[in-house]
Amino acid sequence: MPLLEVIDLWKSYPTGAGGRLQVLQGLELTVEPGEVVAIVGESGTGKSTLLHLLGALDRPDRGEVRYEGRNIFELDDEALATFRNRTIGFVFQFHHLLPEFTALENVAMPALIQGRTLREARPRALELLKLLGLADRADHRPSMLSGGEQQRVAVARALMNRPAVVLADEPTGNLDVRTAETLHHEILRLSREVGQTFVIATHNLALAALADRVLRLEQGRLVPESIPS
Ligand SMILES: Nc1ncnc2c1ncn2[C@@H]1O[C@H](COP(=O)(O)OP(=O)(O)OP(=O)(O)O)[C@@H](O)[C@H]1O
Repeated sequence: MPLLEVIDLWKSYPTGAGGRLQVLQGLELTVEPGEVVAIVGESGTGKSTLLHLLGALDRPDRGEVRYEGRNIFELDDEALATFRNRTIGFVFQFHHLLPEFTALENVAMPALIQGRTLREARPRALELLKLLGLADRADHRPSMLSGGEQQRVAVARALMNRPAVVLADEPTGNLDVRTAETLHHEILRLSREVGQTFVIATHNLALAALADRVLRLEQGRLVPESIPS
């Protein structure tokens, strides 16, 4: 069974003029466990909209998003919040780290939200910081970290609860080329080492080229794309 299956997904937004902007139009997608799927497409085609729906941060006009066969939009709000915290890891362009907490506490946050103590969460959070080359930054607050380090903390945080899938929206968009490249390879290494599934929306063709599969969002649907390497 695929890990993730999107069936006939439609999403529109109201426009100022009283009409509706049709963004996703019968979109279909299947993602197998351990796959890294990159989604490219021009600005405004709906990549963020799609990731929000895949992460149950928003609801579609119609259609299904199934994780291991279960349509998440059939869950009530409480079950959906639990599902989101357990099953999905999010990485956004601007990492949204909490400034008053250390790197370690930020990484541990998804476990703390689930009711675990920092003491319980600490070993896993440290292991993830180590995996991302940040073991010696555990006690630093975000303001004491570089942009690339902050983004790596955000990746570590996304992995904290061993999510079934990490949804990354332009994860290296705010980084310089070299830092971005390092992070691209780290994401790929993680996917290989721990079999982590990623769905990554990006304009960065170097990142997309590393994915197992590249899809282009065009006129509300996904079409296969080949990126010259
Ligand atoms: N909450 C909203 N209300 C109204 N329109 C919206 C809303 N969110 C997004 N849109 C519109 O929907 C379209 C798709 O937006 P989206 O952010 O998903 O595109 P994107 O492909 O991620 O773009 P980018 O590559 O620039 O980040 C855009 O035209 C945007 O203006």
